[in-house]
Amino acid sequence: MQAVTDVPARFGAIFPHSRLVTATSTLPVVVLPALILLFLMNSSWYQANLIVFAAIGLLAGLPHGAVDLFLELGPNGVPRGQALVRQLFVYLLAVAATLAIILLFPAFGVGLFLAISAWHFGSGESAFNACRRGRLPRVAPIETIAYGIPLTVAPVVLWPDQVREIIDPLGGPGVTDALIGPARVVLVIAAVAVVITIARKTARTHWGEIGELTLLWVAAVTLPPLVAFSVYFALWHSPRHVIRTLPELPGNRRDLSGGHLVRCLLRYLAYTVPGTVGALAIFAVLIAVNSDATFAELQPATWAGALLAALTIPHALTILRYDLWLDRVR
Ligand SMILES: CC1=C(/C=C/C(C)=C/C=C/C(C)=C/C=C/C=C(C)/C=C/C=C(C)/C=C/C2=C(C)CCCC2(C)C)C(C)(C)CCC1
Ligand SMILES: [Fe+2]
Repeated sequence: MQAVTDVPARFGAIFPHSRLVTATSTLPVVVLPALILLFLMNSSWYQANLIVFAAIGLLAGLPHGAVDLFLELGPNGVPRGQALVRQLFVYLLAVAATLAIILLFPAFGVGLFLAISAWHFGSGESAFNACRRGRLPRVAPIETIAYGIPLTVAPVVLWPDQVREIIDPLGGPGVTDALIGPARVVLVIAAVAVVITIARKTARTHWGEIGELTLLWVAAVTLPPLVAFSVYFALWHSPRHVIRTLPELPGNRRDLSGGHLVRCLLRYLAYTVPGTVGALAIFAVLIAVNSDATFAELQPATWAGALLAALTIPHALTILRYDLWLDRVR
């Protein structure tokens, strides 16, 4: 396997500077402040567009996890044959188990989902920051907490009514209220993590990163959670996550070192098809079973949220395993 500690060999045409990195670093930083301004001037427009935000977030974000099984995320290379079937089975099992936990123990299930999401988002930002500086990512818990909490745990404290509308249909009234206490504690810890992170970045003059971190928190405070999350997921987390894992797809490292970025992106896109179709098929089955009212009667939007949460767990654990491995071999 190619030396993983060799950033130029791994990322070739992407990091530290490429048009793709500039686009992914610019788009959300323009769109989020524009939405914040719009919302501060007139807050009524978003209610009518909530479903649009949710759909954009879901459709743009779904494919980024769909390649999980085809990535070379560890010492064993890309799984093939029996190994691929085994991993497919484990992935599906994790999706089913998470869905069951969320339906049977909603407060615990949603709390776990939020904690794992926070880690996944925060560690993704921390890793992307390192790559942008031409360095290999390392696991950085304090930076991870500072970036991960604003769009995951903070809304439970800052926007309880909106969170209630989305979360409580899963397990009945009381689910959100049960999470508010623990979320407050996490928010205090996150505030300390933000102060430490900003102090460290100030010392290293990483002003752009301080600006992005501030923007995430301002978005979390000023924008309704579904709006902030959808924009973040579609324009920020998912493209950055794709860029970071681009070299791990078979054939991509060779093309990247040859400067063929577009070819790599098209290959990535092709690999997303089976997983995305599979996830949409699972969604269709859930809706069909639901109309029988045999096990849980939920609105399609609630099922979509529950499925996204269920997909989050194997997706985030796959990437966590990769990050820990990368941390060990660096
Ligand atoms: C491979 C595979 C597949 C596929 C997969 C996929 C497709 C994945 C995806 C994945 C994904 C796609 C992931 C995701 C993630 C996500 C996340 C991480 C999220 C988070 C969220 C949150 C955090 C939220 C928040 C909120 C809101 C928004 C509102 C209200 C409130 C709250 C706060 C809750 C299948 C199954 C077919 C089969 C097997 C294999
Ligand atoms: Fe991700």
